[in-house]
Amino acid sequence: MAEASRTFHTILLPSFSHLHKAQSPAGFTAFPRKRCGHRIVVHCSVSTTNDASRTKTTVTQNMIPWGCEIDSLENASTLQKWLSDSGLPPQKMAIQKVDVGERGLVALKNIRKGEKLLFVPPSLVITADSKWSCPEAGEVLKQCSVPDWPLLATYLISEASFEKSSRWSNYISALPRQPYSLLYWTRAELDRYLEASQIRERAIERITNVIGTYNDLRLRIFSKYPDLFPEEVFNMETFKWSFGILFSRLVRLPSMDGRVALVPWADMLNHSCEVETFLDYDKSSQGVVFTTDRQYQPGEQVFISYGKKSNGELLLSYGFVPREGTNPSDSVELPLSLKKSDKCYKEKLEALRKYGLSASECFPIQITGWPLELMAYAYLVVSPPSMKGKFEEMAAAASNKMTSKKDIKCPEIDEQALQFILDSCESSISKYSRFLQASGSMDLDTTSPKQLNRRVFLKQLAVDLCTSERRILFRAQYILRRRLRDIRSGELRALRLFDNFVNLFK
Ligand SMILES: C[S@@+](CC[C@H](N)C(=O)[O-])C[C@H]1O[C@@H](n2cnc3c(N)ncnc32)[C@H](O)[C@@H]1O
Repeated sequence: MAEASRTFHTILLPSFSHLHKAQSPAGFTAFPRKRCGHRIVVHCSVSTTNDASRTKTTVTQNMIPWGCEIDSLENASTLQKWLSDSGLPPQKMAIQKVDVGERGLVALKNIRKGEKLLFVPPSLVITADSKWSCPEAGEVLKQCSVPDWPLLATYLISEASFEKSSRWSNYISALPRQPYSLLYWTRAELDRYLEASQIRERAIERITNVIGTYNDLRLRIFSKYPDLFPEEVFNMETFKWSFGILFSRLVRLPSMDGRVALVPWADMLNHSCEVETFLDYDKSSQGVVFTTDRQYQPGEQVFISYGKKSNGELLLSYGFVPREGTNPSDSVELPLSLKKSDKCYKEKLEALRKYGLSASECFPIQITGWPLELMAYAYLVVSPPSMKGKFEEMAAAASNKMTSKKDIKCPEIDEQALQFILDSCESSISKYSRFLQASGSMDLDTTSPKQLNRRVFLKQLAVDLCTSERRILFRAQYILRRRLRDIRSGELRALRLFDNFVNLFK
């Protein structure tokens, strides 16, 4: 099964992006729900704080009236019964409270390595083609060619608002009322806890995209059909919830032509970095399955993989950070920039732009090393005017747009390039160290225990992320220093040899 079976899109709605200037956000106050016909209505008032440079959104209260607390088994048995009544075959697992991931699927019987599990039939899978409780609403979205992600987000809210009259009501009741995800961090929390990590930028970009997507839908569609999409139901608050659910539960099914889907039951499985098994549609059994890559004994939690993701990506979409050193796919984004003082700044930027890159780029570093693209970018940054003829080749190699991926070699500027990467690494390391040192005394300045709990929880996630990212940078720093030492001692040796040679002839 394809590695990237779990998906997230940074750009949610590219075609609507011209409308992304956020209108109103900041400071939601949600009121208790009211009934409106056969639908639940969520009242939200939205206020705006605009400073000169940006629009801030602060969700002050979360009052989503459906779903349940993520750490409770409230609706789990009803979900299980409904699933088996609706065609889910008998299972070797059950939903239970677990140590990793709050709720999860736990083995009831011995499970062999290589065994297929789940068999969720297509009738129990939510896709962009699922039937709407309000078919007119679905028709409108299809006529407007709304892409799968925003369509599914709207579908989920629509079905949730129909409560018991939706066929998915038992599923929705067991979904978390507030999914763990960086979507639920305020801008102040992102700035405070994730200042050192590039994940902060990704989170801000994602939140902006979700707000933009909602605003596009509101302007283009919801405001034109207020009876089908009343604002009391389809608002920023409910969209944040539905996108939070999609980011943390949507899967891409390679054998269903890569369709994205919510798969009830399968989405109760938690992630482990130590397994390599993914969900997919199995044509022979006609259900969504996964094949175990280890055995499980009764009482053990069963895991799948959400894909080869870094700790930062796991925090961004799923709201957790694996234990330090347990994620072989972990990586940290290292920011690199052209130097403004460079005599060839313009030419270098032109070359980069030609290959879709800019004056500042981030490259992933893993514990095992860094990509060829990063080295090519560093070569370009440090190359002198005499190497102008190679700028394009370097930019192409940095962008990975070369027809064949080749390791570009410029031994004459190796030392400068490695030193440049080392400087960038060390500047990142000091940011992480500053945060980690300060985190000890952070967050004790609140009198409300609820707020204190949230702060301590977010801070712990940030500390775990920053510790794992800094660990990778420390390793890169060690390798870079060693390579530089080798280059320099090699050069010294060559110099000494040369001096001896010259002295011989004196
Ligand atoms: C697809 S759901 C899995 C079921 C989920 N535990 C539940 O109770 O609904 C993904 C969510 O599970 C939790 N999760 C999954 N794997 C985890 C892990 N290894 N550690 C901590 N939380 C995890 C996170 O909250 C994540 O957003």
